[in-house]
Amino acid sequence: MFGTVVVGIGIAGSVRLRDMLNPMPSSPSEHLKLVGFVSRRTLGSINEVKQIGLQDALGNKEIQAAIISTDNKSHEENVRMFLEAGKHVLVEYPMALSASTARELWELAEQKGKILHVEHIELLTEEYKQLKKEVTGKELVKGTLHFTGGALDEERSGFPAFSGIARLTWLIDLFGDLTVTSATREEQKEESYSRMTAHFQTANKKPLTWIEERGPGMRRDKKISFCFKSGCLENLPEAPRSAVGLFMQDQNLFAKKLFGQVSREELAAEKWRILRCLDLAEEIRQHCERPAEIHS
Ligand SMILES: NC(=O)C1=CN([C@@H]2O[C@H](COP(=O)(O)OP(=O)(O)OC[C@H]3O[C@@H](n4cnc5c(N)ncnc54)[C@H](OP(=O)(O)O)[C@@H]3O)[C@@H](O)[C@H]2O)C=CC1
Ligand SMILES: C=CC1=C(C)/C(=C/c2[nH]c(/C=C3N=C(/C=C4\NC(=O)C(C)=C4C=C)C(C)=C\3CCC(=O)O)c(CCC(=O)O)c2C)NC1=O
Repeated sequence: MFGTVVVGIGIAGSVRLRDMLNPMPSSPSEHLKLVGFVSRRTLGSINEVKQIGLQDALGNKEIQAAIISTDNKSHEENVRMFLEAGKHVLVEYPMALSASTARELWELAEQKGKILHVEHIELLTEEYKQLKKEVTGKELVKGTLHFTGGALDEERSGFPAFSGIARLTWLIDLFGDLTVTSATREEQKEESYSRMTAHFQTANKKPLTWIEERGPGMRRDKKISFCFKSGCLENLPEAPRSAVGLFMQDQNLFAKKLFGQVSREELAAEKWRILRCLDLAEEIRQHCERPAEIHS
């Protein structure tokens, strides 16, 4: 049994609590035991699960693993504290708000001999699995992924290339390693509107564009236009939702890692993908923060 604590009770943290209380029968998650939750607010008990102080959770020998579901800005501090305390960690994406911090935390986990697992539910949706099947084996000519969503507080969520890491993860997982060719960002602070555009090249020098656009009342949506030698894909495939929730699937993966049931190769490939995406996010930020080039 791995005693587990959930840290940060927002949308994701609440789902984590629910899933921890109802593990999938005969899955490795059955061997996780919810000991309590940590919140910066005073919430008391939720469904008979008790709130624990942060220091008590860090010092509690009964707790071997922490699920960090706080706002992005607080990931770094929480991941570090729980790893330092000798606990395994599951953190919601993005694992950190800079590439150097992510590397540092990964090294800390290795030094401590603990699992550091980063949730990436965007890879677990049925529509994504279908999309991957449709893209596999096709030769890309050019492509665009355009995400829209409600306004975000950048102070808590970080730069859009980080808060939107799920989109970048899709592109890397679908098309392999990318290089950033340019990136710009338009912001209307008073209107809480932000639009970031990043241009990439694939290993075969094919262009890919990622647009991350957010503003008040904008619908959460993703539009794709992927053109291949064999034709264009203009819509995300439709797929029925899986019977197993996305966070539950992720929790099963974490539990498998705790039991040493995930191969070294898989672990290494995941680590590469996660750190590579954060490196690219960092590069995108640098491009966006560069003063506009003046063309004569
Ligand atoms: N929502 C989703 O579908 C997904 C979320 N994620 C990731 O999960 C993490 C958390 O996201 P999400 O749960 O959506 O964010 P929320 O904004 O719902 O929650 C973030 C944190 O804010 C605090 N909080 C929540 N509600 C309130 C409130 N009413 N008043 C004051 N503070 C509050 C909680 O911390 P505390 O309890 O300490 O106060 C909570 O952990 C992020 O890193 C995100 O990227 C990843 C994939 C999917
Ligand atoms: C309804 C309001 C709603 C909110 C506030 C919301 C928040 C939210 N959804 C996210 C991702 C995600 N959220 C979902 C799915 C869901 N997440 C949900 O809260 C629900 C109800 C679903 C529905 C199935 C998925 C699959 C991702 C991964 C990224 C993606 O593919 O969009 C993230 C992580 C950052 C990001 O990738 O943008 C946040 C903060 N999602 C929402 O749908």
